[in-house]
This record gives sequence, structure tokens and C-alpha cells, in this order.
Amino acid sequence: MNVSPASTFAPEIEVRILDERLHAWGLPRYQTDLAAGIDLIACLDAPLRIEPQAAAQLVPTGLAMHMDSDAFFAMIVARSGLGHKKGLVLGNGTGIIDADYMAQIYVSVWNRNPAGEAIVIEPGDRIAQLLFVPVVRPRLKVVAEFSGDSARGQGGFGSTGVAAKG
Ligand SMILES: O=c1ccn([C@H]2C[C@H](O)[C@@H](COP(=O)(O)OP(=O)(O)OP(=O)(O)O)O2)c(=O)[nH]1
Repeated sequence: MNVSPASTFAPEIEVRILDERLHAWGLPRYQTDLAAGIDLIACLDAPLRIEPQAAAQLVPTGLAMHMDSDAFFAMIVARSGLGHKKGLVLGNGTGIIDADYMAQIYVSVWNRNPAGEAIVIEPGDRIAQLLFVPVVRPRLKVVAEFSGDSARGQGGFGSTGVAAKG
């Protein structure tokens, strides 16, 4: 399927390069025409060794951006291969970059491997990816009782069970 860039929501945002080494390592860009995210690069001065299950560490990306929009935000997620094969995941599960955040973006890295295998991140490694995600910011109105009803009603967490229904 071909998607014309003109048919997608593609606002322009300002990005600052805080680490000049990114000019050689790779400026923020989509790796393929339809890649969902841009890779984030470890702007480290020396290799970083992460022991299994050790405390999460913050890695600078050398990037700052100002989305300045109420229509979307950015989300840091693991790179699929690194997370699945090597065990390099995010210490905060998912990193949320608010649209009003203008400082350097950091990646919280964690080695989820159970034991033994350390992970070494080299300066310039692509360690995670950044996705831009539309967001809805509804106005929150506090009420005593809900005005409508639903099939689930007041059934709580897990109330629909696990069996597949025909
Ligand atoms: O993985 C991350 C997560 C967050 N941030 C930055 C961008 C985000 O806008 C800001 C604050 O994040 P968040 O609101 O999730 O964290 P907080 O602990 O509530 O911090 P704050 O008090 O600054 O809102 O930190 C990162 O650089 N990397």
C-alpha cells in the first residue's frame, strides 16, 4: 500500500541538536518511508555496561524538541529487536514526552535479563524509538453518579472473565 505523505497528519516541530556527534551518528529521521518511529541514539562519552536487573539508568539522546501542540505527544518505546533478543527495555515501561517539554530527552534503560548477561551500550548506538501519538485531552467533569449505563455496568477489573465466547 502506498500512502502519500500529503494524506497523513504531518505537523512540523522544532528539534534542537544538543550533541554535535549526532551529525555523524544520525540526525533524527525515519529509517523507512513508513517507519512509525525515529530511533534515539545514546549520546554517551563511554560504553555503558548495564548489569541484569540493576537500577535503571538515564541515557542522554542529544535531542530536545518542542511539540507545542495539544494534538499529540511523543512516546519512547523499546526497539523490538533489542528488547526481545538482548533484554534491553525501558526502566519506566514507556517514556512520555509532554508537548510542552523542551529540555533534553533521556532514555531510561534497564536490563530485564534474569541473571548473568550484562548489556553494553556503545556511544552512538540506537537504543530506543520515539513515536508521535495523537492525544485527546477531554475536560474532566466530576459527578456523583454517571448519567448513562453500559453492558459492563459497575463490573470491575477482570469481570468479563477469560473464556472465549462463541
Ligand atoms: O523516558 C522519559 C520520560 C520523560 N522524559 C521527560 C519528558 C517529560 O515531558 C518529562 C516529565 O516526564 P513525566 O511527566 O512522565 O515524569 P514526572 O516524573 O511526572 O516528571 P515532571 O514532574 O517533570 O512532570 O521528562 C524523558 O526525557 N524521558
